[in-house]
Amino acid sequence: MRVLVALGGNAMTSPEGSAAPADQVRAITEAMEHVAELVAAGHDVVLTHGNGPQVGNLLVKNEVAAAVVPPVPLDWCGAQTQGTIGFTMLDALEPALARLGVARPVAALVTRTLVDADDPHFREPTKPIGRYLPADEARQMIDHGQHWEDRGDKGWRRVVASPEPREVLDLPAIRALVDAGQVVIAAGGGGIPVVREVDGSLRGVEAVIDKDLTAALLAHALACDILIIATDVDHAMVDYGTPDERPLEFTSLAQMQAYAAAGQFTSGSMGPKVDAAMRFAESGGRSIITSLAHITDAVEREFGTIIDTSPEE
Ligand SMILES: Nc1ncnc2c1ncn2[C@@H]1O[C@H](COP(=O)(O)OP(=O)(O)O)[C@@H](O)[C@H]1O
Ligand SMILES: NC(=O)OP(=O)(O)O
Repeated sequence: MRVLVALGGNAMTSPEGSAAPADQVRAITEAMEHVAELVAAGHDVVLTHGNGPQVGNLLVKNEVAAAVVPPVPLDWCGAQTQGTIGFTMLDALEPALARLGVARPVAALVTRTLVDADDPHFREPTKPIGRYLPADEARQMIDHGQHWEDRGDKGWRRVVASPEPREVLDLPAIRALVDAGQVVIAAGGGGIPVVREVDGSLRGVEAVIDKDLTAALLAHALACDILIIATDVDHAMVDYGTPDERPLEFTSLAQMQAYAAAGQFTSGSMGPKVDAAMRFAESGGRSIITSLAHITDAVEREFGTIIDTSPEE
């Protein structure tokens, strides 16, 4: 089967959320063991990944060093995260495949995603990036013109524009590599956001696209059988965080839409994952939300929160 796996931040930072290089390498190395198992089971795998912590940290470095070296825009920071995360994944996935006796080349592609220049999300930042700060420090940043949002127990987090992904522009290259049997890492951080000018040229724009939404678009464009949204919980849950919480297993698209409409899935965490999963299911595929450790079980043994259009719909 052709499977697109979208790796969340939990697959790339320490359990405490540290994005220190050693913590990222450790988390990615473990994640790639699970991805290698899926490839070894005989599936064609396309990987995409988030970049929220990393792109936020790069932005801060730019701002702090602005008096010394010229700062670069947010889309450049996004491109840089595709480079470093892609390179770290390559270094970890190749030996993991070799240990399982799988001879499959791996490629990481710099990927651009088209967005609309007049997307209303440019006016209303919603995408949390970078580190968490206590409320008083976040308020100082707000006084400097930044947008920050209360994210609950962990503190406040900076938010930036997050337009809707419209088209993965490097799709032909991704498709050619997948068709040739390569494991492809693409559209990291949702892809580098670009808009098309009236003369047809492309221009990067300062935003961070939601990687789960791009994953749904890419999975459809590549005619994937399954989209797996890999995170740190085995299932999406209803009544999450209450004594009545319960895991969702096989769930019809209509039922999932009803749960989402009832506000069961928190924005900024499970909300966009369910949204992306429903979009891919709407386009005719099967979506599975589960933990990284269970991605092979998800495909081979139908584990996780599985959403597709059931025959009666
Ligand atoms: N309804 C829900 N069911 C399961 N987990 C939920 C739900 N609502 C919020 N969560 C939280 O969402 C988290 C996963 O989202 P997030 O941390 O953004 O993932 P990632 O970094 O892997 O993309 C889980 O660890 C859980 O705490
Ligand atoms: N770009 C993006 O969605 O990153 P995270 O998954 O890390 O938030």
